[in-house]
Amino acid sequence: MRKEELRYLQRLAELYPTIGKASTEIINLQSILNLPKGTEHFLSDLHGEYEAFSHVLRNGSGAVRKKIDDVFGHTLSNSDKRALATLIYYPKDKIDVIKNEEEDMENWYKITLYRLIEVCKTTASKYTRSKVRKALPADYAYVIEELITEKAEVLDKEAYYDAIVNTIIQIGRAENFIIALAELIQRLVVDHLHILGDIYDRGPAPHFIMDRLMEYHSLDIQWGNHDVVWMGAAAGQQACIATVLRNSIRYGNLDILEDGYGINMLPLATFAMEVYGEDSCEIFSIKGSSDYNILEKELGKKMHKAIAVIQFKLEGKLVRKHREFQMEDRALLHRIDPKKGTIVMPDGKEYPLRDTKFPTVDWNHPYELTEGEREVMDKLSSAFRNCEKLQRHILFLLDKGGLYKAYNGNLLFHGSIPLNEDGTFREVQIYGKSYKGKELYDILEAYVRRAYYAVDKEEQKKGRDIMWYIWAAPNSPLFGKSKMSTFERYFIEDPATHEEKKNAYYRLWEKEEIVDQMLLEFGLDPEKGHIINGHVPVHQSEGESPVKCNGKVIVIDGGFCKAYRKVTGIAGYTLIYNSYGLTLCAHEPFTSKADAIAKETDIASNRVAVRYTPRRLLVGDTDTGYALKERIQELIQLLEAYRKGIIKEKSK
Ligand SMILES: O=P(O)(O)OC[C@H]1O[C@](O)(COP(=O)(O)O)[C@@H](O)[C@@H]1O
Ligand SMILES: [Mn+2]
Repeated sequence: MRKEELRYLQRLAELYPTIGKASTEIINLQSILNLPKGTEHFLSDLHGEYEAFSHVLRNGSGAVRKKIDDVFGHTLSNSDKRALATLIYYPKDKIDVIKNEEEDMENWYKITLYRLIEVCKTTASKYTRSKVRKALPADYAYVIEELITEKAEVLDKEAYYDAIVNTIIQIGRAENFIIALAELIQRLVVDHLHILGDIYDRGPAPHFIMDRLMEYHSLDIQWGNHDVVWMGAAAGQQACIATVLRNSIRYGNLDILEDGYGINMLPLATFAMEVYGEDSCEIFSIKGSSDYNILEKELGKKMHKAIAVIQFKLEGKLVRKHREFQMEDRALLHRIDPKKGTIVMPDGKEYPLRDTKFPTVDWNHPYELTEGEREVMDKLSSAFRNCEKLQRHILFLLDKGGLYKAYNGNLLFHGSIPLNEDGTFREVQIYGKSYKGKELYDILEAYVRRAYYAVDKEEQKKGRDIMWYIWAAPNSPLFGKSKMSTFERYFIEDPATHEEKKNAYYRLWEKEEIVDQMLLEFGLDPEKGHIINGHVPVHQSEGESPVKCNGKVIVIDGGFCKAYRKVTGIAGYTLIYNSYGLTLCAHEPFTSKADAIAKETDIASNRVAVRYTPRRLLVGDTDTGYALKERIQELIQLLEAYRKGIIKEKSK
């Protein structure tokens, strides 16, 4: 035996000091390998839609309802099943409704507790006792374990359960207990959650999504371009801050910053009034502002224009500071002819501008901020960097997230892998060195982390600037389009200038040899693996399918984002990967939580694609399973070492 091996076994022997302990562990691990694989749940492009997100999380994309069907089959009516499902999703709110309607609450508690216990038993049966135990709410851990474990020795099981249930009701704990059981079912139905990015922007409550994710039992996050621009803002990168603000103002979502994160908008509002007071700022209207009063609308437009101009200045400066970003075409202000009111675009074509008033632009130095603009940005930078709640959310993204994830044989990322037209990986220059494929992903992620953790100030700055690059660069795997035509969409009428051409990935994803090569690049088996991504809304209403390459690539951006529903025609795709295989669900729009509770409406979900595995998948087939098998091998070696007398047992 090699020295290192012996040293390793000696360390293992500290954990399993006897033949008995090592053997028990082998048996335990072996039995876990034979349990069914836990359910993975994939969501993407949530875009601040907290209510819809929260509902899909509660119903496990239909997994809760499926369990109810499995347990009760034809023995419960459809309406009873619906009522039970609603109770599991929203236990507290639903009980409040029932209390007003039901005459015999005691009877309702009894029936409901039995039903919930049955659903709980089935959901828990696929996990080890110890895993279930960890999921149990502390107050009721012991009783729930009693109720959901089959008792072979108890002769009159019914009487035994009856006694427990009656006591729960008599001591006035039924309501609490129902809530605990419902939450336990929600938790057990999904073992692990994947969020494929774009939690932030457009919708009203990304901060609530973040709070909810922070309490979720097991998850990973693949950052989306919209998340990275918020991360950049939180690190104080000013072009990112301006972008985050512009997006929030454009969608009438300043409350997220003001109330959600406590970031003061007064400096920007005052500045906008001072500079654009007389300007109608027509092209800077606010989406969804129908419930704004006239003053709010006017102020909103002025703030929108003020921050947009600041953004274009900061971006122009940034791309000139980093020529290697190769984004000179995003520096546009110097191309404006203020006298003619036109702009000559990088392709040489001249266009009239839809707004020609630029009171803060010095045409000799068009990218310099005025003193007023600088003051606003300095205050905002400090507000973003010192916002404790935002920093907490971003640290959580850093902790649970990354740019990609290889998980149980599948490759998960938000956007794309930059490819050349011939399908080879595109070489991309990052701060003077060339990277492609997985290495490109790795170096970009390393720079993001440096923005937060590097001690070297230069590296920190590079990290901050790279976040803006990840947000908007054509060669960024998270953006992956020829340009972000924000300026053009505000200022130029001609829609041809608005076009953002998607990179070759989005055409070549139908080609099996290219998809295989991408999976291999990330160390995955092309025979078994899938690529799962979000970012580009699937135009289902135009007949586009979320499933590419015969099911090897699955795109799950389907329109949680309300603003994009016109093109998607649905309200989001989600994916479930359980022991039977992969199921892709398309969801109908979610009206509201109030409706879901009062009318017991669920999000109607259609299974649009299913890929069954030839046999039921076990923990042994997963990444955890491989790790457990390795552990078992090591423990077997330890046993041998004990038996050969190479390592001494320690009985105490
Ligand atoms: O429609 P909006 O919110 O103004 O945003 C349009 C911009 O958003 C983007 O689509 C990026 O956002 P997504 O990552 O959600 O696609 C850009 O390509 C485009 O310029
Ligand atoms: Mn995106």
